[in-house]
Amino acid sequence: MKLIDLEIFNFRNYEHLKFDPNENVNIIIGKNAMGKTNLLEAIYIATLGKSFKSAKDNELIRIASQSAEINSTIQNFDYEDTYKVEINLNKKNNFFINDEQLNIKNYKRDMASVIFTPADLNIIKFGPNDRRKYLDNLISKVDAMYEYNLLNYKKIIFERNKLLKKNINYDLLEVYDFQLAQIGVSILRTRLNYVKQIEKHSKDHFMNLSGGDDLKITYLSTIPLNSEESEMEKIFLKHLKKSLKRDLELKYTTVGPHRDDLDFKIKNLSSKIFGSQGEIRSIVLSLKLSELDILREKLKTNPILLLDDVFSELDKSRSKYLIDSFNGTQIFITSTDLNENIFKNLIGKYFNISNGRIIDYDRLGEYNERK
Ligand SMILES: Nc1ncnc2c1ncn2[C@@H]1O[C@H](COP(=O)(O)OP(=O)(O)OP(=O)(O)O)[C@@H](O)[C@H]1O
Repeated sequence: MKLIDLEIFNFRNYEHLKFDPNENVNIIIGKNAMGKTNLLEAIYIATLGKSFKSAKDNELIRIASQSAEINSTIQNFDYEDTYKVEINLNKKNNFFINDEQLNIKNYKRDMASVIFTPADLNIIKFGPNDRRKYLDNLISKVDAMYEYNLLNYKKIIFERNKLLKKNINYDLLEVYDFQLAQIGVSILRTRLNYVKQIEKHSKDHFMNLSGGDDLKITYLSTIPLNSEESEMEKIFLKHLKKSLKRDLELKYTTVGPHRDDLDFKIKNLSSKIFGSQGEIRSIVLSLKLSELDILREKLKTNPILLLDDVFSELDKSRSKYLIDSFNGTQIFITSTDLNENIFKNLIGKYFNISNGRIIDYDRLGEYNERK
């Protein structure tokens, strides 16, 4: 998949921006707060219809504007199509492919992009919510049924929690529990399957990035696991019943996939507690590279890779491994300075961003001469 061109209006700090990227490597340089991350965010929205930040839509619209527009031409599976996302203040957003209006589900179908930002380090360091979000986000990119089940599961949890807070109605509770067990088991089984795939791919990447260490990923379920689907549903129901007293006290549902977690271990030590900064960075990079592998495998297209300020903290050998793994992927790399040691072998385009304006250079030499 390749972004051929991008034009944005009233998005974040950009009033109007036209961007013609290289089909392989794009290096975007600019001082702090110039709009580098905002540009990556626009590309991400162009491909997947929503931001990678948990930003509200009205934060995406340039201050004092009523709507933002992200227009792009994207090549995917040998087709070149025009895409448009309209983000509206206090109104629903609109999505178009070749001027035909679609819902977001159909807009983003077959599209694939992966982003790494410094905030992704929270996947390891912060609470289980960040790890569940990472996993749900990855699976939702390739499995529409999972995304649908997850949405329904969350709605039922919301209703069940409401019930726990007010006068409890046991008949209704039984209905919710039955639904939760059914959808919850499907979610659990899909997650376990993906955790295995993520572990398989990221083990290899981590081994290379860390210089030989082994990475283990374990799914920590709040409900005991069983390989039989029907048996698992019974266990799920049993655990919902068993934890009802505690749920009523705490006024929320304490067991189920919405409370589960992931554990990342290096040399049998949990990285959340013992991981060094460098190890945590390598784990998250391995996870992102494995996401790229999984999307490639499932969607049969090469995703767009967005790397926000990744190289500033990486040593030479890790940078080299990362660069070698790009192979044919269109990438967008942002950086505050032109790190010539790392970028000099990359053939692509160089851009300089300053206060929402962009200048492009075809070669590193030209960048140096004209800057
Ligand atoms: N809705 C908005 N309207 C106007 N300006 C905005 C909006 N949202 C964000 N900005 C501004 O965009 C600017 C650039 O942000 P961005 O995160 O892209 O910077 P950056 O170049 O990635 O910087 P850094 O190197 O510090 O990460 C910020 O100064 C921010 O205040």
